[in-house]
Amino acid sequence: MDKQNNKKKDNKQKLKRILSNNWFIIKISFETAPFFMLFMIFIAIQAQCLIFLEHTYGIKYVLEAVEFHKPFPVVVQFLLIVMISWAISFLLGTIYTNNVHQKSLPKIQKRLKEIMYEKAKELDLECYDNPEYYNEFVLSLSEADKSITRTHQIIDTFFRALTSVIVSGVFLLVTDSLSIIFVLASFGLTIFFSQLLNKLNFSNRLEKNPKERKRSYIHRVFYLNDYAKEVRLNPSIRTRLYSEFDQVNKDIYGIEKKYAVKRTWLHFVSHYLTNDFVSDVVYITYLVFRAAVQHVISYSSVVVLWNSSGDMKYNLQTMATVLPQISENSLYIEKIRNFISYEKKITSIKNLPVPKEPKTLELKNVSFGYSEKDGYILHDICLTIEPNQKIALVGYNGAGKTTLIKLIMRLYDPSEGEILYNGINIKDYDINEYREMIGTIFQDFKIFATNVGYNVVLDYTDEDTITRREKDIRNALEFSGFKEKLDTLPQDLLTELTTEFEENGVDLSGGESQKLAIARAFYKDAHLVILDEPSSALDPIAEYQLNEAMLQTVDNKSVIFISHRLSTTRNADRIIMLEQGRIIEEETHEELIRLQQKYADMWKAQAGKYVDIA
Ligand SMILES: Nc1ncnc2c1ncn2[C@@H]1O[C@H](COP(=O)(O)OP(=O)(O)OP(=O)(O)O)[C@@H](O)[C@H]1O
Repeated sequence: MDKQNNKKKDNKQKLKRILSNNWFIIKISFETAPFFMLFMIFIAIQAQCLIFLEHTYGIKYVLEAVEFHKPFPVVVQFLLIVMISWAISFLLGTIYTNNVHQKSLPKIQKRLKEIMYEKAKELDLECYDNPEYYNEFVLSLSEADKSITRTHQIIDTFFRALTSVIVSGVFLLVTDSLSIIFVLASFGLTIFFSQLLNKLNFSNRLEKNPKERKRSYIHRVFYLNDYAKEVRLNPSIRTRLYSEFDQVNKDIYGIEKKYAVKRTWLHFVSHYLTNDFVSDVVYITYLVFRAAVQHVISYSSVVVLWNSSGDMKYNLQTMATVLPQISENSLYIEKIRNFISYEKKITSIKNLPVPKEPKTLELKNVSFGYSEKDGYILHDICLTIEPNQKIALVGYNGAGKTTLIKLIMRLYDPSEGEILYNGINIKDYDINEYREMIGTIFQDFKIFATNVGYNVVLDYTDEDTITRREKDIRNALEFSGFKEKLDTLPQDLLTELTTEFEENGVDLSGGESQKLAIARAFYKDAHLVILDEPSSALDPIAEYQLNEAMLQTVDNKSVIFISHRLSTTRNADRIIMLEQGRIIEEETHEELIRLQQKYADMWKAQAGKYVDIA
């Protein structure tokens, strides 16, 4: 009993959520474009009223005029009214489709996207790292426009069907009230038997599923390139597959046979007996009886009642399909709402201002894990970076280098320990100001579809920035080694990059893009520059030049750089070697080589490639 009550409660909550999700889009639409929404509903209602006027009432009027010899001018007058009404309706429909709809829909789409972009801007990085959340985020963004269109279609369909059911229902009630029982009975029985049929089809699909998966596997083995060699070289595989193919087809045939009779009967009952048979045979017999035997309705009424009952039944069925549409739409809107309701976890506690000069950054016993289930990635890290120091982070793949950088940037907070800047926990600083004082280039930086200058400045708010800061931009590009490429570009700093919007845009190579991205860090007035594998796409000469530029020209900034190429890191003030999330060595290059431990081994393994250049 309790279980049943809980199920009912669950269903009620589900229905509430389904309706509230759809209402969410309806509300945004009404708030953004109220006239459009009202117009849409008005168009739906008036169109159905006119269809009734022409197809049902109009036919009845004309047939009765002939049957009962009404004066011809009166009939013409009626037809004129119908024609004028249609002309007005058509004009309104055209205005709606070509004007109001075209202008208002983008406004509603823009409003929803604004809400979503606003949220996306503040999402914790954790959300991007979590594939499940990220997939949902991408899906909800890509579904935003479609959800709006779907909701509007549902409103349109619902109001059209509802109007038609009401006008046809009233007409049936007024003309021959018993008729409505035929319609409702036929509709109810059709729905009932269709549901039984759907259930049967569903169990059939479930039963067939494993067999069909097997059949599709055998199919793939015979046509996919991946299996071609094995299949040719091992005839026994072929024989085995043939026999399995034979068996699986027999199984599928057996399942289909089991369901065939029941399915045929249910299909016959739901599609013919409760539907066409009731309206075409039983109902028409009833109508003829009322007209010919009882003489209570005219022959014209027989025609229009039959017509009208068909309309009503069709529209009742349409209304029944709206509910599944609403619940499907709700699934997508749910994702949008989940995304919008995300509460960010990384916030400022005291909003303190960040010091104007570079200060000491200190990691005190920092441990961190992305999730409880995976455990810690970093263990008890203690590290001090003095102002203007150049630190290199090295270690094999997966050692935790990038993770450490993410903690320093406060993209995540440590699970244990603390990070201090100028002796104050970084959680106490204004988060935007804190991140602003760090210039970071990650491995997966992006080049934006705009000109070279803006790609360095990364600030589109001021049109004159490029002219005003030209010298700084050029210096940054020179330090990062981009100058040579810049000299070849047709419009210098104003050259548009990528061909996304500009046919004549320039696509840079991987290394050139990297140099351009690195220039951002040189340009930014940051206290701390973090370069996560800044030279991975550079050739050895460019890498060497970048290394020199970094160590010699940025003497008023602290620098942390991660690199797998030890030639880039050898001149750092201190090299920190990470292994499985722990600092295992920490010294200058010379000292680490002298110690002959893991760093020295790594250096030896790579040295051959770099000795000549360095
Ligand atoms: N978002 C994440 N969620 C869960 N685990 C993660 C996430 N990012 C990284 N990891 C795991 O943390 C460990 C350290 O990754 P990290 O990227 O910090 O290493 P790395 O030293 O920078 O590696 P590489 O040299 O390959 O770039 C790896 O085992 C990785 O699988």
